[in-house]
Amino acid sequence: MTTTDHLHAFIADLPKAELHVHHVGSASPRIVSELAARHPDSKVPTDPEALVDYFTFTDFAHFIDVYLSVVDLIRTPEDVRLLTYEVARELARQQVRYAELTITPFSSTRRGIDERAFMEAIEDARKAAESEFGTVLRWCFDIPGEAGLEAAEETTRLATDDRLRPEGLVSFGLGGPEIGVPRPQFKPYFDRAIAAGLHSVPHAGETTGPETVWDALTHLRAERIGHGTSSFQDPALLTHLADHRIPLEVCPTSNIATRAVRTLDEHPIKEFVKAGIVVTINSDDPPMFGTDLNSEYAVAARLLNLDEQGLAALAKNAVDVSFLDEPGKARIKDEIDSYTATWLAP
Ligand SMILES: Nc1ncnc2c1ncn2[C@@H]1O[C@H](CCC(=O)c2cccc(C(=O)O)c2)[C@@H](O)[C@H]1O
Ligand SMILES: [Zn+2]
Repeated sequence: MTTTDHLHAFIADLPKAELHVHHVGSASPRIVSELAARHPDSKVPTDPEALVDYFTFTDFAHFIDVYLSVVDLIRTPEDVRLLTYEVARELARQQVRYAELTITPFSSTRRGIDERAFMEAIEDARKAAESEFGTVLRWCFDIPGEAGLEAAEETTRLATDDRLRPEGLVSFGLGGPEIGVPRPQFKPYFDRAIAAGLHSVPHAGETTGPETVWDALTHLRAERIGHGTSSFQDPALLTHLADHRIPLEVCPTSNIATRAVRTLDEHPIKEFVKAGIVVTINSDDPPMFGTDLNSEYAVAARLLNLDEQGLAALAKNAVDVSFLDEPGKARIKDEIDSYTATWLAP
């Protein structure tokens, strides 16, 4: 085995946590093609091979256009339940013990899925996944920012109404395009979500500059930043993120696929680590970007020149800055330590 193969084998069985992965963006090619076959009015290809081309993006706007065509395929609570359960199965296959899955409930309720049935579907899948696969799922409900304040209001209502809010909900996010969608307008919605006990985890600095990351920190009281890629352009921001221990949810391959960054070698992850920022590794929309969490760890190992101990530290970062309870964090970190010790034992 080459050293690289050896590291990949280590990654494959390393217990991990995933903090930035989208629900619909995790639909496997098999599920997407099955749903597309059921809905011939859709432009999504039914042939899994054709999906590879379909999931090749010219820019971020094109990615969102394609993403929404897949959202359009999810029409019933049973589709939602199956999708969620299958996403959990795939996470479990990669030894993901804990995941915070970003869900956009507005996109489903506005397409006519009953809100109560939607919540029941995700919760039913969450409980089944935990008992059958041992993978713990939690939810981040995100506002699709480009859909405007109506979407913000609806998402906030669904996340804060005690009669609707699902047990697994831990955080509140903001996704979609950043250009032309200023973050400060969402402050009142984040204030309400935070008052209801949710953590603030908006996307920022994925497709716009560091000022968007500042806005997310100042106006949305972000506790972690989704991507934060452009932060490297502002040394004061790098210092602030490091000093305040605001982690970045880095998704390297996503940034290449949406053309936010030109090549992996130009990805600023090295600058983030050098600045002392807590970095976590994530997959974002894995099948759409032709990746999975294990591949993202392999990318990180190459870009950051990590050995097994370095990879284990990266996996523990994600557990540490997750919204899992302390006993749950300790359990996964112990598992990472004993796995690594066994692997490295002579
Ligand atoms: N890399 C990413 N970076 C950012 N976001 C990402 C990424 N990957 C996936 N998303 C998801 O895309 C959604 C966008 C949905 C959206 O813009 C929209 C606009 C107008 C109408 C509707 C609708 O549903 O009717 C939806 C976000 O909410 C987010 O969860
Ligand atoms: Zn994302």
